Amino acid sequence: MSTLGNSTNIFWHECPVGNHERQKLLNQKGCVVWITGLSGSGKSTLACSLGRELHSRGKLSYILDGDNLRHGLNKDLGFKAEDRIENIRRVGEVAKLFADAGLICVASLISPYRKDRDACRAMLPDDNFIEVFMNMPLELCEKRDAKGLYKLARAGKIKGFTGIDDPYEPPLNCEIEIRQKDGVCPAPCAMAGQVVSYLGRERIPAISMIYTPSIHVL
Ligand SMILES: Nc1ncnc2c1ncn2[C@@H]1O[C@H](COP(=O)(O)OS(=O)(=O)O)[C@@H](OP(=O)(O)O)[C@H]1O
Ligand SMILES: Nc1ncnc2c1ncn2[C@@H]1O[C@H](COP(=O)(O)OP(=O)(O)O)[C@@H](O)[C@H]1O
Repeated sequence: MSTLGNSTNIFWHECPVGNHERQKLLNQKGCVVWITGLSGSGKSTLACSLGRELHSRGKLSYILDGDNLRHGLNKDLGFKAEDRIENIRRVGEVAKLFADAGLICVASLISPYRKDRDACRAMLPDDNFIEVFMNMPLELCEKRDAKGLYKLARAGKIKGFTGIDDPYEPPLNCEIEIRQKDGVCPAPCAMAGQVVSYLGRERIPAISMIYTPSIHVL
């Protein structure tokens, strides 16, 4: 019997088909690839490119995009600190379920606070949480301003915008960092390649592939 959280008198039910059996069925090991970074840093672009690359290699993945989830699961949440904390907590829990189901779950959210990302990491067994930091300068994100939100934030029309008047805490120990080289941002397929390469190198039973920069199925 558990008395964790607000519910009492609740019981955990074991299911007859376990995580290992699902992994065997799918021929992959579930994990969470957590992409964090400023608005406009390329999180969604990487998530989509990575999803496509994994799919082409016969690996089942699913993207949890912050913007998209705020249209449904998290539509009751705004951007004040407590709402962001709850946003990350919920997505962390959902990502954990996807990983348990055997999928490579790609979560792309600003997730500005280190403590919340670390809490999501702590929900999963060791090595199953791969944090990817989109380390792009604010100036680049602001220059891109794909949604025009930085302009509104600078004009004071959006309050509490990450990087402008709300904090972003960069990871201290992320597994993967994506940054500019010689002032140039890697192309989306190269960013995805960096992640796939890591997955292939560090999690050979999970992904069983070595990255080659092409779209062929291994
Ligand atoms: N105040 C403020 N600060 C930051 N971002 C804002 C804000 N208001 C709206 N938006 C838009 O919401 C998207 C971020 O949602 P997330 O769920 O990823 O944010 S968070 O992780 O809870 O901080 C973010 O999407 P991305 O640009 O894809 O990051 C913005 O489009
Ligand atoms: N590697 C890249 N090279 C060039 N442009 C990019 C790259 N990644 C993202 N972009 C562009 O930057 C803008 C913001 O990218 P997006 O993926 O929406 O960022 P985020 O999800 O972090 O807000 C988009 O217009 C996108 O096309």
